[in-house]
Amino acid sequence: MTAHRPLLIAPSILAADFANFGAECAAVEAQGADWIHVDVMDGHFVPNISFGAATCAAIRPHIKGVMDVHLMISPVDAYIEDFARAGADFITAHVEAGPHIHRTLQAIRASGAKAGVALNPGTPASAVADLLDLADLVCVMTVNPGFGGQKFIDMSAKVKTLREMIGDRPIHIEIDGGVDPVTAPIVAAAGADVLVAGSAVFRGGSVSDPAPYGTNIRAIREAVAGVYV
Ligand SMILES: O=C(CO)[C@H](O)[C@H](O)COP(=O)(O)O
Repeated sequence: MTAHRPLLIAPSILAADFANFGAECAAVEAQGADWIHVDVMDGHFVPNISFGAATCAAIRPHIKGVMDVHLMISPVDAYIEDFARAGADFITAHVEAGPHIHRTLQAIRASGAKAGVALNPGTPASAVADLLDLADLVCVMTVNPGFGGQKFIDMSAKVKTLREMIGDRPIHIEIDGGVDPVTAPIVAAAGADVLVAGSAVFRGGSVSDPAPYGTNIRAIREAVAGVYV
């Protein structure tokens, strides 16, 4: 990993107050978040339902920076335009979500968003080998998707393989699931540069007392400082 690529922390609002998303996004950005990660779940591809494009559009004005939308839905293609119109900067689809991920990534880029491709823990790095020219981000799931607050599954070998496959291409490697100050160094050392963290960022704070968000984000940054170079 090269020093010109900063380590980015992307709090997942799955762990925020659902009745207060706009204020939560603004609060966590003010406390040092780099991106806001938005988890869309359909109760079909994953066994949980979160929210959809209308919610993304509603929170967009409260986010100054990057809105990173993770689609845990199947099928995907019919909904890409909705999320692009909602203001997503990145739209990530799962390689497992359908037979035509190549077409999906093309459609995401055509919508004006940057394209991400996500891999479940059971899916090898080789699944994206023929997709890298169409991807701006590879999301490595370190939990089985569907719920926040799950135990981290070590995918550092997959991250190292992906980093070698990616080489000098400007493609982010994002880690999603169970990231905290203990697990973050494992994946940062392997070559990840975007860390999604829900529970580990939002715990202990609230919109009326957001300082813990900053403390939690700094704790992750400090934990990786010695290994991310
Ligand atoms: O995509 C997700 C679940 O499918 C969440 O983004 C992820 O689990 C982050 O939450 P936590 O940091 O609490 O594990």
